[in-house]
Amino acid sequence: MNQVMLHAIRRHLLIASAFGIASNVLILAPTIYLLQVYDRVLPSRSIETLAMLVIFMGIVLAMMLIVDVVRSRIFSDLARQLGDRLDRLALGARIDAQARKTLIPTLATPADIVSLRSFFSGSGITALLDLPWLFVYVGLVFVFHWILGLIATASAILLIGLTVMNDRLTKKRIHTVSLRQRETDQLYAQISRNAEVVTVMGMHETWLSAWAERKRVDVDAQTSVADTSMLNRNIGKVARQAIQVIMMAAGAWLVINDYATGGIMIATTMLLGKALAPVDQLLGSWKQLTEVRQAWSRLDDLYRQARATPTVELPRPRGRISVEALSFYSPVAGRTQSRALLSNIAFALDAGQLLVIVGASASGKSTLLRLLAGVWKPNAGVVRLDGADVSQWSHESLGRYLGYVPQDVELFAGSVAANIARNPDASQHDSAAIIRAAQRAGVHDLVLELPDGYQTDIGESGLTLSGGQRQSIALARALYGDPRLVLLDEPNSNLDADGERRLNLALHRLKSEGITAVVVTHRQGLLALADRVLVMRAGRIDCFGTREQVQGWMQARAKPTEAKPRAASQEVSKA
Ligand SMILES: Nc1ncnc2c1ncn2[C@@H]1O[C@H](COP(=O)(O)OP(=O)(O)OP(=O)(O)O)[C@@H](O)[C@H]1O
Repeated sequence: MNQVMLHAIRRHLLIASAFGIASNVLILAPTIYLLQVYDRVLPSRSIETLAMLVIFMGIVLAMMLIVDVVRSRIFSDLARQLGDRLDRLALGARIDAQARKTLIPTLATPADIVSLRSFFSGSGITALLDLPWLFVYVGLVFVFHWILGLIATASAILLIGLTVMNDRLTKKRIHTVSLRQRETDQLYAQISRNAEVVTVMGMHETWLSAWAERKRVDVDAQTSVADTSMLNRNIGKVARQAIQVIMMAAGAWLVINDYATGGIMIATTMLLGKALAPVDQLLGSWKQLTEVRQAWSRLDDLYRQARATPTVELPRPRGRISVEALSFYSPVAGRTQSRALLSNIAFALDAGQLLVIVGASASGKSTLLRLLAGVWKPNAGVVRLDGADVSQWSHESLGRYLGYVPQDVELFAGSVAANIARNPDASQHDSAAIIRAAQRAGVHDLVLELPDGYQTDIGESGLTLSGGQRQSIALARALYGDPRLVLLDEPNSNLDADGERRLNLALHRLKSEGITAVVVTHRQGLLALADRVLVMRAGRIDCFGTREQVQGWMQARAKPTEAKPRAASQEVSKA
């Protein structure tokens, strides 16, 4: 087991282990009781001793109940606490990975947390912690008679061997099955997401067949692993019965030859039964245990990363941007195999300036915006906000000063107000701030026209809104609070002429409020507002400067006889 999470739960484990000692000592009482009844009460016919023993057992059983209840409460408390923490970490890591658009097949999922929770709140954990007691019980059998001790040792080795063999046979396959299961779940989500296209273009049957085939292969693989586990479990069950038979026979032989009493014969058989119970139980739930071990290792990685998260609090920025020698490689493949999506990008913006980025499709405009937002980390170079590398900010604090409208706008299910306020909890909404953001974005009237105004429920991902309405609300969300830097990726792609006018006004307002803005666009209309224009070409800056400089350069390029203008980097130094 890895160390980080184990360290976090050590207090619970220590207390539970102390109760485990009590439980395992108390569980010896029925054996002692049996021994006494057989070897003392029956030969002496003493009802008094029997009564004493029954009272003793009554007290012990009551204590056993208390100890076992407390022990399982400790574990259920541990399952709750650990689960709560991991739920947050897992969603946080998923958000990070999705935002960076990187595929991490080994990332922990909610299913991992469910399996860890059910392990800690079920009987698996107690069986695991009781396992070392096997050696104590086998040692006790030796105290009664060495022959019985040897049989007990051989039995323990046999069952543990069976467990190890089961692990060897199934571990890899369980891992593969669980990875495939994740991919199948992703396919399911992908088909659901594309429901409209699938329906309209008649791809129903194609995807249903692809899905059914995948599912069939998954189920076959799962069944095969389950069959192997079940076979081993059944062998284990029969082996345990056979061990009891052999133990009893050996005990009887010892009794016949006067080497032991009848009490010893039954007590040792009972003791061995208890000693092997956890092994039997673990063998029976080995598939679950393997899944828990794999979930544990993924969750432990989350724990480790969470401890490394930076928490530096920087003062409110003014919005000055400087980008220095920025290069970025595809986040999917490793740097060595992948091409550069951005190369040697450098420019600077003063606080309150408006930069418009233009360029052909796939030239790297959105990629640059993501690097400015700090979602993707550059492979070389740095993006500075007021002189500080954006990666020095935690997303939590940077987010307070950052507004972002992505190219594909996604809204949350809930009210317009909740979306603008960036918070699903209505009790924390500041109406004045929500209206201020909507007014800043010029969408206040548009929201009032919706059926329930700011309280309109926009449905799953804002599906009840038009593309233009979604973009308008996303703009208001970006301008909520106290943004110092606003990044807009084609915020006008779905807007009509009115919408575009509103956007122009909003950008004017940002300039007058001294808020820095970077806008990616394919439309020329926004250029009129730009303090700086950046033209991207194949991941590089083709040209950067004031609107007039860039327009002059464009015109010059259109006339091949004229002298070639200054390179972008020279413009940067001027800017
Ligand atoms: N998550 C990703 N992983 C790998 N490559 C990516 C990823 N996202 C984008 N790219 C690649 O980066 C390059 C630049 O894409 P980007 O989205 O930045 O272009 P763009 O200029 O914004 O294009 P458009 O105007 O069409 O939106 C493209 O070649 C694209 O294939």
